[in-house]
Amino acid sequence: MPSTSRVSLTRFLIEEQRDKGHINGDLRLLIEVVARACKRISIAVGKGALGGVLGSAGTENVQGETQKKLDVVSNEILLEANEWGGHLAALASEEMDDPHPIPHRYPKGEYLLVFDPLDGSSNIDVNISVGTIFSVLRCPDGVSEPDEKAFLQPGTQQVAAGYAVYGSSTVLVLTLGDGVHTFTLDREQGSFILTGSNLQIPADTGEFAINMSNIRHWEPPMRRYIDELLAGKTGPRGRDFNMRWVASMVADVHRILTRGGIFIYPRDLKDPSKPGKLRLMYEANPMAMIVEQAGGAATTGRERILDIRPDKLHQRVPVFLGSRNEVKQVTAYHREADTA
Ligand SMILES: O=P(O)(O)OC[C@H]1O[C@](O)(COP(=O)(O)O)[C@@H](O)[C@@H]1O
Repeated sequence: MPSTSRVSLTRFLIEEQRDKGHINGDLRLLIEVVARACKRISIAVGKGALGGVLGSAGTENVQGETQKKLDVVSNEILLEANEWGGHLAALASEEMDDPHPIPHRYPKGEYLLVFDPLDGSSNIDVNISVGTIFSVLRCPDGVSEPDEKAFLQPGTQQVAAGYAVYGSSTVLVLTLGDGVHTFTLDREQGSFILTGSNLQIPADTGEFAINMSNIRHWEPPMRRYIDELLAGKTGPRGRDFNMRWVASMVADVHRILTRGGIFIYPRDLKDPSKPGKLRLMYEANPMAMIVEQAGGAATTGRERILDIRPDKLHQRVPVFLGSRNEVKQVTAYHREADTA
């Protein structure tokens, strides 16, 4: 591992490929192109009202959500940056119903890229951190025109995952399946510089993140877990817990990667047809890979997220991730309730 003094993302990836051989030239190029796209999105986000990018685009995505202008702009930046490079067989996005084929005028590659171009959309207009989340899979052998089915691989099949968080600084977090590393955008130089290697999430924590306003819709084991945290020192957990909720998954997960915590978006009975709010392929899976690579855990409350065999590109799942002893505790409560 190179020393952390001013190691650019480019150098980091070249040395990962040369010294460890667990990534090839195409994957290295793919990560570089995604990082460049995140840099362009960071600039667009940073312009705010001056860039005319705030507010609604007046259109809806496949989830039935109103698209923000920056959702559309970020999606276009990622498509345009990635479709001509020759390292992808197809792309898929939260903002597009179906996978995006590589135009025939461009060569195809061996990877599939699936992403949430702008996570935390509800925070764009109020200047709170948002981000981009991405996951890289291999295109199944023999598949020349990848359709939705080609993407439906368990999270364990990811060869890389990452996110960029556009906050006071822009930080890219990356795993290639061998630890989690952070890169901070040097705005003057225009390049991502390695600022953290092999991050580890503490196994225990005193901090939880959940949208408490949904409490009346939670299942009993979920209520039990949160009631015990809120009971603090005098309760069964015997210590106090603090709460945080940014409502941008990237920002909440980045805090957990930095100092521990548990992030929860459970199944709620508000709409029993929806097993959760967050999407498996481009929110839960990449974040679960990052968290597990940093020594944490990630479940649906019942099963390991990375073991789920997807059946739809935009399927939703409950998400419990972060400090592994807390994730274990709340998962145990759900399994206990299911067998009671
Ligand atoms: O509005 P709520 O219920 O607090 O949900 C917030 C969650 O929804 C999300 O904003 C969903 O993501 P998108 O913004 O990409 O649709 C997450 O980032 C966040 O954790």
